[in-house]
Amino acid sequence: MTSDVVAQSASYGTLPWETMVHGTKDPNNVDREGPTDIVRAPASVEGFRLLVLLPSGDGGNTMQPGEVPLPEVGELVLGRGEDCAVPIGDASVSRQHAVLLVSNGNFRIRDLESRNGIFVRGRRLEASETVEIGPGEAVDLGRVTVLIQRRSSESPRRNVPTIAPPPASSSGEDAAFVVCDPAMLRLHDLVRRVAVRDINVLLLGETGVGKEVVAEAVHRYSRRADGPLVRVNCAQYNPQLLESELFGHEQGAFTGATRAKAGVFEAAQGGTLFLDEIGELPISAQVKLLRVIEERRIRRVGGTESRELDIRLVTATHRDLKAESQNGQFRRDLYFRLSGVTIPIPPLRERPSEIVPLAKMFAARFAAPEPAPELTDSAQQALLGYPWPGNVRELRNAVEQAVALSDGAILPEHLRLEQAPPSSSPSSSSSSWGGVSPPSSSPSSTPLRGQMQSLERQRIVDALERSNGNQSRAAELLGMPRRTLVDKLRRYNIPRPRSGGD
Ligand SMILES: Nc1ncnc2c1ncn2[C@@H]1O[C@H](COP(=O)(O)OP(=O)(O)OP(=O)(O)O)[C@@H](O)[C@H]1O
Repeated sequence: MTSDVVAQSASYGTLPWETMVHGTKDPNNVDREGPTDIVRAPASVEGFRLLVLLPSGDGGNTMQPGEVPLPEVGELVLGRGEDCAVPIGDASVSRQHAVLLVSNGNFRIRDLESRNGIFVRGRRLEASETVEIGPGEAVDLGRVTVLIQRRSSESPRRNVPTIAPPPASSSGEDAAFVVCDPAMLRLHDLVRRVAVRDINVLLLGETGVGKEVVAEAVHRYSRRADGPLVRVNCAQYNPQLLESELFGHEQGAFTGATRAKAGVFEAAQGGTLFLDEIGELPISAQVKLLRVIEERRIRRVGGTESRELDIRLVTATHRDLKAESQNGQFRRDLYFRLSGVTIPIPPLRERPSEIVPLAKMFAARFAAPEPAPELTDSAQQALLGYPWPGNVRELRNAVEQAVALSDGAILPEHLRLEQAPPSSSPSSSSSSWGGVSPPSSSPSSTPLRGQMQSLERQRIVDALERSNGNQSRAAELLGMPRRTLVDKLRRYNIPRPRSGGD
């Protein structure tokens, strides 16, 4: 059952791994369970190691085989030359590119007048310049990324970014994606395990949290990775067009159907179909979808012939589909079919350790081919103090704008966070509880205070959605007394739920 699987995923937290790198080929250190290799750091060995991530053909990274354990004290030359302590097999790396200076857990890297340079925190080092680097910090040598990682099972896993290759992208975005929050690392481990089975996957999360990124990961790690990944946003069509888009139609099926057309189910044959915003599916389409899933056959609108289907279905929504299936807004039998495994993706504000690594990655992406502007400490503080109602997408947009406005260094004002509407999350605007804006008298003497209030309001709205309007349950989820919740509903002008109440 769905809930069992979710609970099971939570227990993965005890796995003795430090980090994972997708799509890697390390013959010494490979979990061979699925078609995509996952490299696990040995859990019991103390010390640090160096990961070398080579650019792969698909625009992502592949880990160079062979682990490089780091000495307690020493100097290691990194370069293309075979005589280097860390030989790196990539043409963008100079024969002697850099030297890594290791001293009891402190690390510095020096440029050896390399042709393509060393980039640390988005800045290209001067020739022969030396800078300090920390474990988990990505350092670029030409097109290659190197990372220092702790090898102890006792080590903290936070702040250890994982750079993964982009899933075979339908969105056309070509950068690696960042995963370093422990919950997200567990989530990706679950994704990998689930992906090798043909089970339907339901992704839950606010807008912009990365549901599509995860859907693409499911596809990429599955045996269907060579097949198509087809994505449809169910919210973008009117009911008739949606059915035709999903199931296809025969010529003359309705006015305007001048020729037969295959639907996305057929287009996804042999691959994965990602139905985004599944909560928006009209009831009539829900009935048809249920039949398709049960029969594993498809019949076009207006057609008589049925075709066999071989697809994996991934669906996503920002709504509480379980609650909606309980109160009749969404078909319960369809909900159970879709939620073979349910994967909730936490909002960005609940994984703050990813904010700065994501921002740096976006800065590098949007600045390319120029070096990324430095993300100043004050800009990092501003990023960390903002609630990100639009999640990773909003962060990406803010950094893209900041890169355009900045001149070598991103400052808080380049991010323009105070101008972003703090409660603009579509999940709140489409919510039954959050439709009313905070009262204009809502105190907001400083941007930070306003942001905190907006974050609190958003959390209350989310909790009410999750608890289907049950205020006691929502208060429990929020960890506050029910009376306090009722006070806050009044203060933030959130309508008190009538149905599902307690
Ligand atoms: N971990 C990540 N690393 C890098 N980029 C990410 C990550 N997560 C999300 N993104 C980027 O953030 C943006 C939003 O992600 P995505 O479209 O997957 O969100 P979503 O939850 O599907 O949004 P919506 O609900 O609006 O469809 C995309 O540009 C995506 O590439």
